Amino acid sequence: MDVSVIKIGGNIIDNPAELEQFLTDFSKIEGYKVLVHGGGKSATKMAQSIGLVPQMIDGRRITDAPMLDVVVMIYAGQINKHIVAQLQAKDNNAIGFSGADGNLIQSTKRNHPTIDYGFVGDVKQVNTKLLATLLEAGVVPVFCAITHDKNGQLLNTNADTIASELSIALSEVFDVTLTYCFEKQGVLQDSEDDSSVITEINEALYNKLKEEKVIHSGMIPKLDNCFNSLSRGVQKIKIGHHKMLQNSDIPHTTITL
Ligand SMILES: Nc1ncnc2c1ncn2[C@@H]1O[C@H](COP(=O)(O)OP(=O)(O)O)[C@@H](O)[C@H]1O
Ligand SMILES: CC(=O)N[C@@H](CCC(=O)OP(=O)(O)O)C(=O)O
Repeated sequence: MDVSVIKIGGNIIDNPAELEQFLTDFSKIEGYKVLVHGGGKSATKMAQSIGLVPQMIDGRRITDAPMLDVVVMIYAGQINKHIVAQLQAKDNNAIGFSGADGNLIQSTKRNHPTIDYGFVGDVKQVNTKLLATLLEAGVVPVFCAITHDKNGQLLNTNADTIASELSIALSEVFDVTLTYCFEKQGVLQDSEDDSSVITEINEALYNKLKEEKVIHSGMIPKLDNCFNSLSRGVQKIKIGHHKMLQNSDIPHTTITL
């Protein structure tokens, strides 16, 4: 059985028209599917509006106690519930989850020798059995970027990594295609030129393009997650604009080992 795991990031979520378009395309995907959403942009805006100073290191948000409250409210509350309601309006039986719900994603607080990331979690374990049962029951699970440590602590976890870890876990049971959707057409030779899509990237090309600074910022952790997922069993990974979900002729990037 095939499963589609789709991740959307903050730039789509922050644009109501784009989000609506994405959800229309997503709702038409047939078969088992899982949606993972970020929302970093909205969390940053909300944090700033109440006087917090957002800080990111290596694509991870430094998350002290007040920031954890903000991300739980924004990711597990505002964004997750709006997406679930919009999918219900499109006749997809969506249920929203954090990793604490049903113990679906357990993580451990990041322990870095020099940087205190605060309440940031690295995924330890996915409750694959419950997730498979939900899919088999016709549920469309919608995950936000919040996990827990099974000792009562919620933890903020990068949404690309959640998509990757869920895909790795599901690939033990299903054939998984993981798709990272964002505002561009794919990994680009020139990040400002949507017609410069690189249609296939393997690890050697990735390292070369990273060195040449063609690939930078948020694309680096995204591709690191992709290679990790492929080497741990995920069958297929694509990066591109959500239009490709309904039209496979739209150029996009396929990741290979
Ligand atoms: N070669 C590249 N092609 C496309 N995007 C790139 C490239 N290099 C860096 N990027 C950046 O990566 C970003 C996507 O990663 P990220 O910020 O994690 O977005 P999201 O969370 O929305 O998926 C793009 O907005 C773009 O600015
Ligand atoms: C620990 C950590 O960095 N968590 C991320 C989770 C949200 C996310 O990944 O959102 P995008 O996909 O929109 O970037 C954050 O708070 O920004």
